[in-house]
Amino acid sequence: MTKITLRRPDDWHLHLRDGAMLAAMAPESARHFARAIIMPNLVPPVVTGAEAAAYRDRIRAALPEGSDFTPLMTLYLTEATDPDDLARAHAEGIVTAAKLYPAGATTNSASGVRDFDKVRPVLERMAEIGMPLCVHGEVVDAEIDIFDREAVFIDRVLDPIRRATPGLRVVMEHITTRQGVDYARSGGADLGATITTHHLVLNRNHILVGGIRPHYYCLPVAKREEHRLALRAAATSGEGCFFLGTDSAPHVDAAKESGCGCAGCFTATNTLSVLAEVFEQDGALDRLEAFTSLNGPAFYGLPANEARVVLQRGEPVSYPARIETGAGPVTVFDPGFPLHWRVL
Ligand SMILES: NC(=O)N[C@@H](CC(=O)O)C(=O)O
Ligand SMILES: [Zn+2]
Ligand SMILES: [Zn+2]
Repeated sequence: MTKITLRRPDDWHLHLRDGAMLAAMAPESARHFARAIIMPNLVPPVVTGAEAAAYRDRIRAALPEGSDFTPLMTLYLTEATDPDDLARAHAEGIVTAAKLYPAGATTNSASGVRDFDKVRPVLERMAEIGMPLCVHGEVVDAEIDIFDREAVFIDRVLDPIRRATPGLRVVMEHITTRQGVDYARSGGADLGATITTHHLVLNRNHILVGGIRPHYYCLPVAKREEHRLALRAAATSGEGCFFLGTDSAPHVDAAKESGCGCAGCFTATNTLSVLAEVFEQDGALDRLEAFTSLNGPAFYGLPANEARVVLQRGEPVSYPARIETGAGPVTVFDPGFPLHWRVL
């Protein structure tokens, strides 16, 4: 096969940031994606409907002339989130989902939730109105090993929340483990899971063997090879509960290449070429469209995009090593193998 046509993809987990970084990042995602779920972990976070509407307008203003890219906004849940404000923003079409960060779990999550009982009324309201909850699924307890934090979160936090809140629609964001795959599969129509591009490529050796690779460090951190293989099998299976959320998370190189480098891989620029290569390696090109363009809209109750993109196989594709932004350069994800699929 040398050409594939897909419905235009969507990105169900994206960080566009703000200011000079947003100005550089909006075109990177708008080039290939029709819609994206926009993460609210700005500093300070996007916590009210009014803030989400203002952020949406800043994103629209940063899009290239003529772009029809649609940002689907999210609210950052805190222990002080007002269920009425959230429900109003959802009813008015300002926000699509809400995001649950355990406090301290990841980049800019200090205002996240410490006591999950405090957000129970919000979660119950979300179940009532059918508003999806996107979850960063890692516990933050110091005694839990960082490689176990996702599996422990599923048992101790996610499963109890779902049992206590029937009808709550949940997206397990950026799953990284076999346990995440198994739990997502077992959850029925109310449960979905996003998988990133980089977690289909990286295991923990890529971060640590032969020198520390700060551009491969993200949260949840990449796990053992058996987990990467479980993610590959899930993404390429075509099963409806698994869909693309790139978690493209730009940080300037100075913040990544540091004595305390921050978490996040920036993949927006070459994600589709990487995914096509991955699906081809696994003999699953015929299921790429389900992962990038069909399963996500079906979970969110939105129509699949009518527009199409064409990918063509040929000589290795060149892409910039880094994107220059007004805030500094941002390194583009290097999958470690040549990419043969070009988006026409
Ligand atoms: N994935 C990451 O490593 N980082 C994300 C936050 C997140 O999605 O957890 C970021 O905002 O930089
Ligand atoms: Zn996260
Ligand atoms: Zn993220």
